[in-house]
Amino acid sequence: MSRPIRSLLGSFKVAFYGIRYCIANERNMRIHLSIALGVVFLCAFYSFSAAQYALIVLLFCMVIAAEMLNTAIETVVNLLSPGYNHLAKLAKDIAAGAVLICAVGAAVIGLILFCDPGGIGRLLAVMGAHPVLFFGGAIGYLLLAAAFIFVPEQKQNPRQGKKDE
Ligand SMILES: Nc1ncnc2c1ncn2[C@@H]1O[C@H](COP(=O)(O)OP(=O)(O)OP(=O)(O)O)[C@@H](O)[C@H]1O
Repeated sequence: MSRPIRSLLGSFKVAFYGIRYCIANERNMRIHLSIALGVVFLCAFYSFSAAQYALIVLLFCMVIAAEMLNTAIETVVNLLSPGYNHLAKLAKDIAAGAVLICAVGAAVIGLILFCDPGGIGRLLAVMGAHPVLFFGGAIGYLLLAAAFIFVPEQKQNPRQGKKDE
C-alpha cells in the first residue's frame, strides 16, 4: 500500500479510536446517540423535505462534535491540571456550557420540526391502530437506550494511552 494511502487510513483509524473512546467512556455521548436514534424512528412518521433531513443530520453532528470537543478539553485539562485549579474549572465549565447551548438549540429546532400536525396525526393514527406494536416498540427502545446509557465505563488515564492510538 502506498504511503499517502497508509497515512490517510491511519488518520481514519485514530479518528475512529476517538469516537469509540467517547462512546465507551462518556455517558452524555451515549445519551445524545440514544436521542438521535429515537429521532430517526420518529422521522418515519413525518414527511420531511430533503432540507429538513439535512438540518436534522447537521444538528446530530453539531451536538455530537460539541460533546467530543468537550471531552477533548476535559482530557487535556486533566493532563495539565490533575489537582484543583480555578482555571481548570473555568475551562471545563465553559466547554460544558458550549455543549449545553448546542443541545438546547438542537432541542428547540427539533421541537419546531416535530410539532408538524401532519406528522403528529400519523403518529397518533399508528398508536391507535397498533397500540401493542407501538408501545412495545417504545418500551423496547427505552430499555435498550437505558442499558446503553448506563453501561459500565472504564475511563482511561490519558497518561496511559498508547502512542499510536
Ligand atoms: N482540576 C479541576 N479543578 C477545579 N475544578 C474542576 C477540576 N476538574 C473538574 N472540575 C469541576 O468539576 C466539574 C466536573 O468535572 P469533570 O471532569 O468530572 O467533568 P464532567 O462534566 O463531569 O465530565 P464527564 O462526566 O463527562 O467526564 C467541572 O465542570 C469543574 O467545574
